[in-house]
Formats: sequence, structure tokens, C-alpha cells
Amino acid sequence: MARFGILTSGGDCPGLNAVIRGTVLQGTSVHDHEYVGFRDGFKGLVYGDAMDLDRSVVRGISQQGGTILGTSRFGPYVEPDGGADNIKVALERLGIDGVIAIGGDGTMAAANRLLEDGIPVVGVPKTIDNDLKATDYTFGFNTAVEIATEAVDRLRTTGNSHKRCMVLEVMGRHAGWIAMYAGVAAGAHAILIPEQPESLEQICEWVTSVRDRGRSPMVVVAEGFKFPDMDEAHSHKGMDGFNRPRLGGIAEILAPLIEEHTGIETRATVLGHIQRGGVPSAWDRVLGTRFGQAVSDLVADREWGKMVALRGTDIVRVPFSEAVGHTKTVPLEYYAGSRAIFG
Ligand SMILES: Nc1ncnc2c1ncn2[C@@H]1O[C@H](COP(=O)(O)OP(=O)(O)O)[C@@H](O)[C@H]1O
Ligand SMILES: O=P(O)(O)OC[C@H]1O[C@](O)(COP(=O)(O)O)[C@@H](O)[C@@H]1O
Ligand SMILES: [Mg+2]
Repeated sequence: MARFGILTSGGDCPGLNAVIRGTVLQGTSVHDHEYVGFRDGFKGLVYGDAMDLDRSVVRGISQQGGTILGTSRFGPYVEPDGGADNIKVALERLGIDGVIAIGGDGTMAAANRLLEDGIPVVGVPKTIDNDLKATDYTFGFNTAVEIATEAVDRLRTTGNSHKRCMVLEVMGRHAGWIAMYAGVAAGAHAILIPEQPESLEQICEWVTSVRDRGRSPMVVVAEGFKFPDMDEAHSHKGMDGFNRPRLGGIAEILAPLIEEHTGIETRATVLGHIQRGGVPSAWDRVLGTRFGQAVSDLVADREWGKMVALRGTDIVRVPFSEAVGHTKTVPLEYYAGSRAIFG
């Protein structure tokens, strides 16, 4: 009987458990597969730390946030125990025929390297940032947008009551999709994204024009937003597990600047991990389940080096090369169109 190992890697994302369940149900019911789950991302793969995944283990997990397998930013080539040769030994010991890596751009880059080193591996795209180019949407994004939209709605009522300017910071390292969708959905007066620097003067002009017609300004800013004179996004929290700067905090810089330059009392809120945790939306559960079923079919066909993806309404198979190294940013024409009605 064919046996496959699943891992979840990188930042967690609502819908990961729906993928795990969809894979196991399709694989056991349709293809007669067996599955195990590697704990804590590539760490479990490197150390052969795995748990059996059968129908009873995945019962009812689609509606749970996070991942029952745990996740990490541990790299599969991390010394002294990482590397393809050690991983091959672990796979052989566990009797595993192939690996399903659920993750974002970094995970797909790592999976691609493992493939080149002879490990049979396929991928499932995951990111709340929705910045993977090879797929139209990733699960988790819809949930994050719902949470961020509700946050804007809530900030507006308190902002209106006090006649304050409210600034909400959402996630988005390289791409401002969450900021754009939540900002447009909730009718924010300015949306600031990593793709398009905006000057403080311009932001204050929007804020002032809102105030001048008797409204309370609402600004949504992505964590990766930069003023024109910034080379890198604001970071003051050190590095993450993969040695990248941890972002967050630009709203705390922006709010006092707006207050100083406009005279409007301004408050900042950083939404943080609330937008990544908790129950996935119905849409994300459906996409996660479809991805899971499709990746089970993919390993049944032994099409290594491919990732499942959503194109229009279809689930397709794309090579890792299409998934790696291309960030899906907000098109500047779309931003410009939205920007025309800021203020
Ligand atoms: N180019 C790469 N080569 C090998 N491993 C990588 C590469 N890029 C990322 N990784 C590993 O994959 C992990 C997951 O990537 P990361 O960007 O953190 O999350 P995500 O997969 O969600 O984008 C990283 O923490 C790192 O250990
Ligand atoms: O606090 P953490 O886990 O480092 O995650 C923060 C990052 O997670 C993200 O959602 C993206 O995660 P990945 O790096 O795993 O793709 C970013 O928006 C954010 O910068
Ligand atoms: Mg990433």
C-alpha cells in the first residue's frame, strides 16, 4: 500500500486542517493510500518525527484553525541533521513513498530543492497574504480579509464617536492584498500597501479632506508599507526563524505623524495574529478540502515536483518552477483605480 507524509510549514493559516482532512479522506477512500503527518514542518521530516493520519484523526478538523501537525520555519537543509541524504534515510525508515509539503513561497522553494536532490515531493499553496503567483487564491486569505474587515468596521464606530482618525495595520509582507480587500470592503479613506510608497503629505491630505467634510478618517496600512525614503519595511522586533526581519509597527509610527501634521487625534491598532488564528471561513474550508483531494490524486499519479493551484474555478497542477520566485503583488493599475476615490 502506498504511504505518504504530509507536513505544514511557514506561518500557519486558516484552512490547513481542511487540506489535511481532504487529502486523507480522498487518499484512503479513493486510492487506498496510507498517510502520516510530520510534526512541526520540515523539522519532522528531517528527524522522522511522524504521527499516523487516518480517518479518525482527521474527523471534524476542517472547522479548526491552525494545523494539527504544528508548523515551523525550520529549513530542511539546516545543519547538522538536515539535507537530502538524511531525509532519504528517514523516509525509508518510515516506509514513505512521497512527501506533501503544504506551505508558501519559502516552503515551495525548499521543496523544489529537495526535488532536485531526489526526494519525491509535491506541494499545496498556503498563505494568508495571497501572494503566490501560481494560484489565483490561497485558502486563509478569505478568512483574514473577513477578520480585517470586521476590525475596520469596529474601528469606524469608535473613531466616529470621538472624531478621531483611526489607523489599522494588517499583515502583508510584500503584497497588500489583505489591506486592499479589507480597506475596499469597509470603505477606508486611505489604503497603504507595500507595492506603492505614499508620502506623509499625501496621506495627511486624504485625512484632512475626510475631516473637513465632517467624517472620521479611516486608514488601513499593510505591515510592509514604506514611505518614499524607506529602503526596507519597518522592523523593530528582530528576525524570524528563517532570519528575515519580523515586520509590524508601521501604524504606531504613522499615527503620531498624522496627528502632528493634521492636528487630528489619531489612534493606531495592530491586528497581528488575530487575522491568522481561529475558525476558517466556509470558502477557505472548501478550497482547502479541494486542494487536499487534488493533492491526493497528484501523489496517486506520482507527478512529483508539482503543486496544486486554483485557476478560475478549476484545480490544476503546476510545476514548482511556476510557484517559486514570483510574488503576486497588487497590480498598480488596480491600486491606482482604488486610490482615485481615497480621501
Ligand atoms: N530558498 C530556500 N531554500 C531552502 N529552504 C527554504 C528556502 N526558502 C525558504 N526555505 C525554508 O522554508 C521555510 C518556510 O518558508 P517561509 O517563507 O517561512 O514560509 P512560507 O512557506 O509560508 O512562505 C523557511 O522558514 C525555510 O526554512
Ligand atoms: O509572526 P510570524 O509567524 O513570523 O508571521 C508573520 C508573517 O506571516 C505572514 O502572514 C506570511 O507568512 P510566511 O512568511 O509564512 O509566508 C506575513 O504577512 C507576516 O509578515
Ligand atoms: Mg513566505
